[in-house]
Amino acid sequence: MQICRSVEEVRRLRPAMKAMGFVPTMGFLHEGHLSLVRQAAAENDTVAVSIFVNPLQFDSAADLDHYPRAVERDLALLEKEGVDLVFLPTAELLYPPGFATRVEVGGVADRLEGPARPGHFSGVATVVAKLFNILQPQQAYFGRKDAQQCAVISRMVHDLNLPVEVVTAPTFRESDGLAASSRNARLTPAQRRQAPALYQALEAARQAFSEGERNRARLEALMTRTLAEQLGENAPDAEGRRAWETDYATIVDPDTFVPSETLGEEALALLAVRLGEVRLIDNMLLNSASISAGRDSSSPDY
Ligand SMILES: Nc1ncnc2c1ncn2[C@@H]1O[C@H](COP(=O)(O)OP(=O)(O)OP(=O)(O)O)[C@@H](O)[C@H]1O
Ligand SMILES: CC(C)(CO)[C@@H](O)C(=O)[O-]
Ligand code: BAL
Repeated sequence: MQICRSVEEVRRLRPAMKAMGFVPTMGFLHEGHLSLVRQAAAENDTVAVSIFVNPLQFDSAADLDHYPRAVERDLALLEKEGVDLVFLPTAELLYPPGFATRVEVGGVADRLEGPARPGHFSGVATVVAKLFNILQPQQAYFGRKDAQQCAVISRMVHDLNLPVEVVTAPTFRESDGLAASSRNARLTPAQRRQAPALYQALEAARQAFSEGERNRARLEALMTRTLAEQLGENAPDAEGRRAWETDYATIVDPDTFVPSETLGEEALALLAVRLGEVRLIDNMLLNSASISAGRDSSSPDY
C-alpha cells in the first residue's frame, strides 16, 4: 500500500495504476467506510482512499477540534483491505497561503444541511474537486448516509463535466439500526443507547408510507413523535441546554430535496438530530415497494 503525502507522489504513481475506484474520507474509519472500500475494490482494478479532516467544510471550530482521528489504526485497516494508495494530505498542502478558490453548488446544496451548516457544501465540493483532480479516479464512492452530499457531488460532477462516475452506496447500520458514523464515537453511553431513535423514526415513516400514507405533514409528525417517544425527557439543564433537539425531520423529493407537496411513489425521509453536542443525520428512501425489514446494508435505504 502506497502512502502519499504530496501531490507529486500521487502524480508519479498514478500513471502505472489502472482504472481507479476512489473513496474520500475524513478518517476514523468504520464498517460504513470499509463497505465503500470493498465495493470500490470489487468494481475497479485499483483502490485509492483519502483521509483528510477538511477544515473548509466545518462551520464550527469545536466540531473540527473534536472530530475523532486515528490515522495509524485507519492505515492498518486499509492495508488489510488491500487498498493500493492512501492519500494523506495536510491542510497546508491543500490550502497553501494564497489559496482563494471555492466551488459553489446551488440548488440542492441550498437546502437542509446547506443553511444548517453555512459553507459546508462549498467546503465539501471544493475539496472533492481538488481530490478528483489529484487522484484522477474513474469512479468515486460516496455513502448514502450523507444523502444530500451525494446529490451535491453528483450535481458538481455533471455541471463541471468532471471525468469521473459518482457511485453511491447503501448506509451501513449497526445491529440496533444506528447508521455507522465517525461522530458516534463522541456519544456518551446513554446517548448511544438513545441514538437508534433516528432509525426508528425513519422506519416508522417507511412503514406508514408502505401502508399507503401519502400526507407529508402526517409522515413528518409521525417521525417527530417517534423521536420524542424514543428520546424521552427533554428538560433543559442548568445552562438551559436541552438533552436533544431535532434540527429537521422532513420528507423531500429524492432528486431535488424540495419538500414535495404531493407524495408520489418515492420520497426521501431525512433527519438531523442533536444529542448533546453531537449532531447526527440519517435518511431513508420511502417507496411503494419498501418493506419494513433489514437493518443492514442490504436494506433498501436511499
Ligand atoms: N454508515 C455508513 N454507510 C455507508 N457509507 C458511509 C457511512 N458513514 C459514512 N459513510 C460514507 O463514508 C464517506 C466518508 O465519510 P466520513 O469520513 O465523513 O464519515 P462519517 O462516518 O460520515 O463521519 P461523520 O458523519 O461523523 O462526519 C462518505 O461518503 C460517507 O457518506
Ligand atoms: C466527502 C468528504 C470526504 C469530503 O471532505 C466528506 O464530506 C465525508 O467524509 O463525507
Ligand atoms: N460525513 C459528512 C461530512 C461532515 O459531516 O462534515
